[in-house]
Amino acid sequence: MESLLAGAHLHPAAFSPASLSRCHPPSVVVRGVHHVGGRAVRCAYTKDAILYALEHDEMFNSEEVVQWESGKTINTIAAAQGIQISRRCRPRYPSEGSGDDKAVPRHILEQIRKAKKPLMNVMESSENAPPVRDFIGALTAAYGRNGVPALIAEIKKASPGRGVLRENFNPVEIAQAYEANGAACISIFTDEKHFQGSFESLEMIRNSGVKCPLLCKEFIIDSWQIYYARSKGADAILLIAAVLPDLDLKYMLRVCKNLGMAALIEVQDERELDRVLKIDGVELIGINNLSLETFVVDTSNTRMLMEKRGDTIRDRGILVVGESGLITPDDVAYAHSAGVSAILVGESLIKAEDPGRAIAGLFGKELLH
Ligand SMILES: O=P(O)(O)OC[C@@H](O)[C@@H](O)c1c[nH]c2ccccc12
Repeated sequence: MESLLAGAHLHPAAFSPASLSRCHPPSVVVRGVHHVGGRAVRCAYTKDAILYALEHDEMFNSEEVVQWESGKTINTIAAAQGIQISRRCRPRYPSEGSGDDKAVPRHILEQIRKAKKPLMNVMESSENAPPVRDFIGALTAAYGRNGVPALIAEIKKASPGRGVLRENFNPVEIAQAYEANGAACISIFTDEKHFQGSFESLEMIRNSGVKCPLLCKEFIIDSWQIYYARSKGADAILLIAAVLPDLDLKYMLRVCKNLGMAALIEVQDERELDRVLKIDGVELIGINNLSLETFVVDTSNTRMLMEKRGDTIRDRGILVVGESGLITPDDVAYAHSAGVSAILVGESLIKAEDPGRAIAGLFGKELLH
């Protein structure tokens, strides 16, 4: 008997915005029997996914529906994909219940809390934002101009592992200095709690006349954050495979494409890289030399993963960004020889007396821009 879910297609007739608007917050799964094209289909989707499908009449892969339809929780699905970092803090002891006051974060990324604005409001704001710029195109052009990996120069005041990196911190001045010294793109931490970043910095840099495309460095766990980043002028966002299960990566990648934004999908190990390589439409992968578990940096991580999957990556035309721990021209040459076309560098630049001039020190030469 053909599965009820085969080729499940969420059709606008299946859901009405009115019924959804009375629904739970976006993160709650809407479960039940829905009538699609006259057939009863049992499925479970997040409200966001349904809203997106309503707008775009998207076909949902029936395998993904089975994943949800099996009634597994998002954390169960995540654990099956090797994801250790929970999207929500888990209770210290099950007996204590799962109220937020009882939850005990086991990792800084589990402490990411987002103030919620209604999704519809944020979606509308994103439509009125400054036009999106070509993040991947800027990286490719810079690589062609200089013959070395394009630079994504990062703006962060502090980090969990290192504390405050720069006391005299003016994000707009730093961004202008990065751009004047050859950065192809700029990464801006917007997470406040652990990196002392802000969306105000992102917005000020975007409105300052800086032309480099901007990466919003936020820990994305919900698609409304993507719309919110766009509404503040971001041209690209970071999706961390260590936090997001495959279904979320696919969905959020689709949201980015719909907004014209680039998605830098970040991996740390072979298992995450293999998961990401199974996803259609991936154009940009970041290999992080920094372990999000131990905060230890190992620059050979990029080389090791490129040796294992470089052929597949090149066949797919995916652009790879080497991330973290890059300080000297030798580090840049090592990353370049591993096969990356871009690098993401923060600490060694932001700590310098003149972050802009530090770029020539990093590459051992002036960059054309
Ligand atoms: O400051 P560094 O070592 O040059 O690293 C920059 C960037 O790669 C790093 O900030 C980063 C990339 N992805 C992350 C995820 C979480 C925390 C930090 C990061």
